[in-house]
Amino acid sequence: MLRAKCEALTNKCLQECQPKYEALKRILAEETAERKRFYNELIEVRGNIRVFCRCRPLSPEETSKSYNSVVEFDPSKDTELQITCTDSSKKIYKFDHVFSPKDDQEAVFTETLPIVKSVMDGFNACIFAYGQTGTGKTFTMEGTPECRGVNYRALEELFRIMKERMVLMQYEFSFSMLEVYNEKIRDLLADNSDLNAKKLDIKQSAEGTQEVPGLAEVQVRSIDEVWEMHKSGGRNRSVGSTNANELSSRSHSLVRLMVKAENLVTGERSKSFLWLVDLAGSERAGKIEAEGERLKESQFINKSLSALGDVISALASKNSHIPYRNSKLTHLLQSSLGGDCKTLMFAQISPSLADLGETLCTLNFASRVRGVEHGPARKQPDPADNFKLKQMVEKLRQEEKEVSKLNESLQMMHIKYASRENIFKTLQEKIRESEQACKNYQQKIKDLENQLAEEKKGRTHLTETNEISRSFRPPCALSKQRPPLARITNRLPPLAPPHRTEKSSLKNMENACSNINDATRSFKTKHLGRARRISLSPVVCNISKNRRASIAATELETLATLSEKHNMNHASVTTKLSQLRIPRRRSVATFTPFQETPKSKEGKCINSFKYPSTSQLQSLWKSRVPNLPSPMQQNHIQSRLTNLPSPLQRNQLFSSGAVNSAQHLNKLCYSIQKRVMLGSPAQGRPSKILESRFNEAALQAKEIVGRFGTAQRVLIKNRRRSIM
Ligand SMILES: Nc1ncnc2c1ncn2[C@@H]1O[C@H](COP(=O)(O)OP(=O)(O)OP(=O)(O)O)[C@@H](O)[C@H]1O
Repeated sequence: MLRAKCEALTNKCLQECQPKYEALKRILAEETAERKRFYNELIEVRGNIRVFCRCRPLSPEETSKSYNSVVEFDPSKDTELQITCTDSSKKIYKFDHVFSPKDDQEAVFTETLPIVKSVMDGFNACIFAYGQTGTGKTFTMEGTPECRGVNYRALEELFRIMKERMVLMQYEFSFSMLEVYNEKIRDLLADNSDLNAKKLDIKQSAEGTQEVPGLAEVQVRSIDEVWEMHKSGGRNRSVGSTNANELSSRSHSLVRLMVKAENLVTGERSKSFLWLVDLAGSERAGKIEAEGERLKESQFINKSLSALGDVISALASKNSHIPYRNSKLTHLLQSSLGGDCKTLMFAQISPSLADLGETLCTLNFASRVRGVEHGPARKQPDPADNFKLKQMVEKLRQEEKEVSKLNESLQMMHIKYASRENIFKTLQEKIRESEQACKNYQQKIKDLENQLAEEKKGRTHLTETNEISRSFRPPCALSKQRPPLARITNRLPPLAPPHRTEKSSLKNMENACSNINDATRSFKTKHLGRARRISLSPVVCNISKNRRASIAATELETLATLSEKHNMNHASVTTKLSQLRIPRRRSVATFTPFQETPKSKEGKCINSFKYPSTSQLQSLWKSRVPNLPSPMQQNHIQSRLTNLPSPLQRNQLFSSGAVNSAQHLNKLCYSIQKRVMLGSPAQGRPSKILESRFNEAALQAKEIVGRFGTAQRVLIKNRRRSIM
């Protein structure tokens, strides 16, 4: 019962705590990530060479000899140590971290972990231990089965991270192990590796890294697998017994782990290396009493360590030339010491007073290394991706070229556009000037028109004083009643609708009208194809029956003019009239009614105009046909015409009625004009007497009309042609 209650309570607690646990886990992950980010930033700020100092404890032998420790540590300051020299002076050394003899392997690795992790993020990393022989370099890097060193822990951590990130990332590890013994590179993983194994050399790869062609690279999938290989390689390492160390490392041991990573989400790939280097111990040959082979080994070891010191000095001094190739060790670590990887150095020291000199040497060297600055570490993309990147770069360059070309063409377009805009503005300016000039001309025309109107008014006043001119109205004056020559048409108008007739007495006239229409059609058929300048008349239209009477009267007016000129009396005129057939009534087609058409008192046209009797016609003739001007009058007219400045003013003169003879002349012209419009009559030619008289009058008119311009002359010519 109690147990059941306990289980229920436990389950309840678990259920309650589970969400909190998950939340805390999430927070922890976030905090860890944040810490990692800050730590990496810190490393980059400090520079990517970090120096840790580790002091081993006094060995049992040293304790037995009562050697005192010359190294002092301040627990509150994990970056400083103090050395008590033989003269009791103290020297303080500062490093990124200082590990006292009390610090165990785990504490050391905890500080090393971020650099190890950075390998999984695509950075190259190099961790190496430097120090006098027997100071614990191998202990720090490899450790013992009970106290694993950095190598094991680092490899273990990498596999752990691989498992942790396997959802997002795919990793591939390749393990290599080599040593530099007496300036020779030996593959510790190679079969039958011995001193007579094939010679390996260092080559620079296309990516600028140092490669050892022929070096065994074994793909590993677990920490056990890789550690077995590590142990196997360690067994092949050259070790020997010295006075300082029973199992002294006589070579520089280098473990390399290649990490290939691929982001499964983004596809981003990287290839990075982790170097774990256990250097051979620096030693003084005299102290270790080396002889023979050990002495030779010591010389090579010291030479390579001296080369390492030179490289560090050059890097610290920022020399242009760094002597990496002075030894195999520095050549192999070239990219780790001065390149773009993260480097961590363990400066191993002994606390014993007996090793004070070497300790000071190591600390001084470590301090120089710490002062080395090189650029920030860079992620190492997979070389396979480099090709793609190069292609992308090439493509980008091509696109940049195209963009620059497009920019150039765009600039050209801008320039063209600007020039055309200037042209457009210039044209607009010209248009504005033209418009202004046009306005000025229009204003001038208006002024001239006003001036002409004033002149016309003055002349009208003169006309009113002239009784003769008042009694005569020219039938076809070249005035405003008639349009300018430009409006004269050589086209006949469309046929007018048939006139409405009401009175039977006009039936003959209707017949004549229909005949006129027929004649008009025939005329159009015959002559419309040819453009002829034949009329000075106003806009032509169908003639009314009243107009026909007017036309007949006009013919008779001509006769009356002749009769008056030749002193014919009314009786003889009547006789002549009886002989005279109204010519071309059939042909009379389309004339605008005369202004002189008889009008009613109200000013309306007398549409119901009856065909006038002879007496009415005679009175009409008298009223409308003036006497021809005397020779003196003609001379006067000619002199006035000659003095007039322009044809327009001449026309104004005629149209104003100021010149009676000109009115008469216009009348005559109009008669001629009618003839021209009607064409050559096939019948109804006047008698020979009338014809000759008419010719005479026409010739007289020609003399005066000739001054009026080409159109009038053409009319005269046509008239002559029609009469002949
Ligand atoms: N921090 C430590 N704690 C306990 N024992 C240590 C520590 N450092 C070194 N030792 C011991 O000191 C001895 C010498 O260590 P180690 O062989 O690692 O020195 P070394 O620097 O590698 O010498 P060599 O250069 O000759 O190889 C070992 O027996 C090791 O167990």
